[in-house]
Amino acid sequence: MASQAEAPLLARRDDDDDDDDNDNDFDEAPLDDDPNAPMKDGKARQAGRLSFFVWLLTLSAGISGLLFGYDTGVISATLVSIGTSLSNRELTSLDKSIITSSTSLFALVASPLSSILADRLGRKPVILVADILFIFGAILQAFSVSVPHLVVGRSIVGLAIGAASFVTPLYLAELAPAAHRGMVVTMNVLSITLGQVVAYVIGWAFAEHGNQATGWRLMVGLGAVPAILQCLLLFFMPETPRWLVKAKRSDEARAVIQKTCGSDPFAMQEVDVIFKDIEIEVRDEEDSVSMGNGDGKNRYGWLNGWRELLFVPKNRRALTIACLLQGLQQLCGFNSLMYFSATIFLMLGFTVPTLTSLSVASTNFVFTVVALLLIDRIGRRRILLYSIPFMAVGLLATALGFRASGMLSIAARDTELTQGAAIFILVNIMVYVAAYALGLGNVPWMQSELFPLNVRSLGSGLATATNWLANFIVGLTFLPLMDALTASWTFVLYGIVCVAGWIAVWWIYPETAGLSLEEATGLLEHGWGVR
Ligand SMILES: O[C@H]1[C@H](O)[C@@H](O)[C@H](O)[C@@H](O)[C@H]1O
Repeated sequence: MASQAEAPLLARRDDDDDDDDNDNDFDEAPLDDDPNAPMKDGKARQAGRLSFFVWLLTLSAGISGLLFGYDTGVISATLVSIGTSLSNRELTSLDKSIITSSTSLFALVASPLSSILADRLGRKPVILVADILFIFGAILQAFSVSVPHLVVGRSIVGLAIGAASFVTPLYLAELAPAAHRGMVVTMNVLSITLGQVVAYVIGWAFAEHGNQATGWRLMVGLGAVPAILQCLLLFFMPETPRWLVKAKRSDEARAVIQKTCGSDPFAMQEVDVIFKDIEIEVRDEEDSVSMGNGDGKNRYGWLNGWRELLFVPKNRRALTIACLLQGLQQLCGFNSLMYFSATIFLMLGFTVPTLTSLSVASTNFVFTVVALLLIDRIGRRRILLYSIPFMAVGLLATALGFRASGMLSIAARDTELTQGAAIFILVNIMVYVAAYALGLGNVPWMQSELFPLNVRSLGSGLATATNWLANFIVGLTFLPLMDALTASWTFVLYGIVCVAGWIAVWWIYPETAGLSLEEATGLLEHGWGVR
């Protein structure tokens, strides 16, 4: 069923009925200039300026991103500052691995669980639960007396990160006007990267000037402050209109849509259209659930979501794409730089490695700002197809740099590298990071726009879990790979992942920029939707 506003778009989609029709055309004209581009239809909607209300919501919700970034970034400085202040001994490599990986492991557990909560209670309560966990985890870490105690604190923060990383992009995507959705979701990624920069700066400042024994406690404890602030802001943040309609609170939903559209007279006309689109989608969902339940008294009603996600072809396609992008975001190896760049730069002979690794975090931040400005104009698919090749080139050149200089592994730390080789490697790492930040760093977080409302939460939860599983694998295997394969082959391996990922994106990821959520999910109805 389609609203009038959707009709032309759906009609055009029906022409593209063939499941295997992969008429991939990478040389498409820019979305802005192409009269037939799908964006055009959605662009007519809410194309005005972003309302002040949406800005405020984006900043308030973005605090979750800040916490995600801060808590993942702060660990690298924490590990080098703890010294003997826990359990009265130096940390072993095993301690370090467990402390680091416990966070991603628990984030992996939390994301699918919080998707169930987000459907039952709403998106906002999940943000609240995440904040409480962030506060509790920060306090536990700051007062740790032993390694296991710190691991418990890191695990609780992991639960918080898992919940926040799933719910914030979902919350923002469901509130943002279609024409600006990419930018709004990327603002959250910008907060993550800012959190990482702040963590690195604080880590470096404490390492250089702070009190070793207590400094790290302050660093991890600081994470509680933004979480407390967000708890207060939550009083003023609304629930998303999509969830409200589903919960039969239509008046509230309409009021929220009105606020997000702003006072622009053109946007005001859109309120009804948006509201009706959401209503239609919710009604369709209820119809399909009651058909699936027969008499509606199915004891295994909770299985419906899984059945819908895995057996309805368009949902299965959405899940495949979302998991592919999230897996690729991590398996391309970016976070091995985030977690271990100080180790790599030490190996390259840089005198202040923590400062050099700050350059990784800052490049990531700066190019996320660029992505923010480009994403809704260029489109998600296109920005990935343009940026991933630069990642591969950066990685392969880094590998060559290691090879040519004879620097084979971390154990070879004493090998004298020429300054030229070290700089060559640093520059290529920067190229890789910049290209990552432009595309893969943010596009996978637009995952919720691929799923229809009935499976949006579950699908996004599973895709987020894929992200954390891959993050866990990369964090755990990077150092052993450097030793087993040599530094250059490790980077070649990440380069191969990028090339394979580029092919997969070209093959199955359609453009969703500018489409309303209801339109975007319709793209996968009859195949991969790639034009
Ligand atoms: O989108 C974010 C961002 O790119 C971060 O810098 C990275 O550390 C995260 O793993 C990723 O999910």
